Amino acid sequence: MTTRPIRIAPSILSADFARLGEEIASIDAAGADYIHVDVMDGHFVPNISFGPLVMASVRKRTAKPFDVHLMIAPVDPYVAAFAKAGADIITVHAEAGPHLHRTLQAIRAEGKKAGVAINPATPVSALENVIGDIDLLLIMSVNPGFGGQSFIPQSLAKIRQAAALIGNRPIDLEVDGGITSDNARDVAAAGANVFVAGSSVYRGNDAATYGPRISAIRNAASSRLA
Ligand SMILES: O=C(CO)[C@H](O)[C@H](O)COP(=O)(O)O
Ligand SMILES: [Fe+2]
Repeated sequence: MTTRPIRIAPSILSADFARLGEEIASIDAAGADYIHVDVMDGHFVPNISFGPLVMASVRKRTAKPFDVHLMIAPVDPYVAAFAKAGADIITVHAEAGPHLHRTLQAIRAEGKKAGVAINPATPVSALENVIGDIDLLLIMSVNPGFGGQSFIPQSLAKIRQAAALIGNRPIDLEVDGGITSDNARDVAAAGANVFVAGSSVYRGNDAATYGPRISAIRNAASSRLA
């Protein structure tokens, strides 16, 4: 079982984009630990969100770390742009290119934390040779591209495998897709410590609900120790 601190990372993919800066300030005030920023290119995934210009513009609305999930291929040409736009953690997909080790080095050369994500069909063993080169390992618990999908139950076994691969290394184990206060305890018990939550925080886009929802996920995840 992990002793890494529980962190809640609301995904702004489900924010009201017409009020994006305000929506980010609201989750900051509501207790978010990270701001999860989903970048989609309409090529690696079948949806398009936004790029570094939008990210740089809203960066000034919070001092919380920007946890940037790049669902783009190729990714190497854009690492510097997202670093400059204010990313703190840059996570790339293992499936997005043939030179993952080079990409991770490029992220660290920008002075940023390097993360790797794997899709539901990709085995954890694909990361055995880069585990010493990352700061965050992201298990996708839905197929990337859209918010509001259901958590894939098989992800729990992958989280346990990822936790074993990480061992005592200071690497965040993040889970993204379909996280709710109903499944956060099981996800935490499997070994995850960073919980991405888009629709379960932003649903309805009423800022008054964000604090209680973030707390509910945090309390459920923390109850793994109970
Ligand atoms: O990377 C993502 C989708 O590709 C999102 O971060 C994820 O889907 C969050 O949304 P939800 O919590 O609604 O599943
Ligand atoms: Fe994401």
